[in-house]
Amino acid sequence: MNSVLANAKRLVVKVGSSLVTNDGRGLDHAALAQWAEQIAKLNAMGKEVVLVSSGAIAEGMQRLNWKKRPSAVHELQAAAAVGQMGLIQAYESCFRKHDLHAAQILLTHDDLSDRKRYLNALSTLRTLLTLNVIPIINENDTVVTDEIRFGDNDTLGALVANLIEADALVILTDQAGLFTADPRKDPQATLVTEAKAGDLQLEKMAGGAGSSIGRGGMLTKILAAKRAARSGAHTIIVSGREQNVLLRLAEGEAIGTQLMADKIPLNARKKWLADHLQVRGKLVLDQGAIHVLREQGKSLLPIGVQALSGNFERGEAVTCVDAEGNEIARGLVNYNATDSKKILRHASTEIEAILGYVDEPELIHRDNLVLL
Ligand SMILES: Nc1ncnc2c1ncn2[C@@H]1O[C@H](COP(=O)(O)OP(=O)(O)O)[C@@H](O)[C@H]1O
Ligand SMILES: N[C@@H](CCC(=O)OP(=O)(O)O)C(=O)O
Repeated sequence: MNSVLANAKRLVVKVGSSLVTNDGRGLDHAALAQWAEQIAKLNAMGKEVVLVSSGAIAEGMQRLNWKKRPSAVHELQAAAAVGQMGLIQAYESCFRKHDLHAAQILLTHDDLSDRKRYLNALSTLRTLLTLNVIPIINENDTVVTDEIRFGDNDTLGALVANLIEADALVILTDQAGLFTADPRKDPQATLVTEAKAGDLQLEKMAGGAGSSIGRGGMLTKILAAKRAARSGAHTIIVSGREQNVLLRLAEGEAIGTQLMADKIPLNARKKWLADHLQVRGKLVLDQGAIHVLREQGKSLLPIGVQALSGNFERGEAVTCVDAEGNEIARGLVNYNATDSKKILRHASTEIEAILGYVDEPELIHRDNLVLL
């Protein structure tokens, strides 16, 4: 068995609170430095890495000298606000040593379920990766309320893997991987080296968090693997304390637990687009646009759109038809109906002069477009 990381081009690495904060004793700067060094090397190998890091609350508690995790949401939020500063400063200085910029992204569930914000998050992440910046994501703990909390960063890691269509999600934790039972409670438990993501047997093996620092425990990691697999990402659950763990995985060494996505649906999001979207408007494409969409897999530019109807917002789904009304494609549009109308038949370079701003040069990016 080889590690799937060997062939992964885009990956999400998630590190849990207990690892980041040395089991709540304070930020483990040496560990952060090691992960940053490895991520910098992966970056140099041409891999795109997004880091999802927990630890804000645990670090905030440490800084505020709170011994016990509070249960009041406003206190947790205050701790997170204090701790996130330390967390991001620490990462920033680690990546600086490797001449890499880091970027802080704080997300709530709403950001990924609302289509407009989803597109914004995706565009920003895509841009950061193009700029060779390492995005560091955490939940926006200070504004979330109970109902909209991801709750644990395993779920957040999986949602980010879905968002950017990552090839792999690596969950670094304080155990060697998934065991047949919680190793803290059952010394006979053995390591599961490989399984299918979504296998129900795994959910029975997984227990809750082993410490008061982490939130999710193993169950949220197993569920995260199931979720990540929906967009074709494989998941590896492995100890973040293992020497050079990310580099060894990237060299193909099988370490920890590898949970395989069934098959790689080349374009899971496109399938989702095709199946689930309520169409809010219609774009009539010219022959040239239809040709490049079909033959060259290109994005739809405003210049190729002859007319439009409907009242859609940025991020909503529209159908693309030919002059006879035959449906060619569906996709998520980058400009609302009023602005789209103003820029259709125009070159993308003219968008700024016409609208006074530019979101994207495309009307629909090819990643958000499905041909029918
Ligand atoms: N089957 C299992 N295999 C491994 N660990 C398990 C299992 N069931 C429960 N756990 C517990 O899950 C913990 C890891 O989850 P958690 O504390 O939330 O860490 P993190 O902060 O890395 O997300 C382990 O320390 C372990 O005690
Ligand atoms: N957003 C929270 C992380 C939530 C959490 O504890 O997650 P995890 O340790 O990954 O199970 C924080 O930064 O403290």
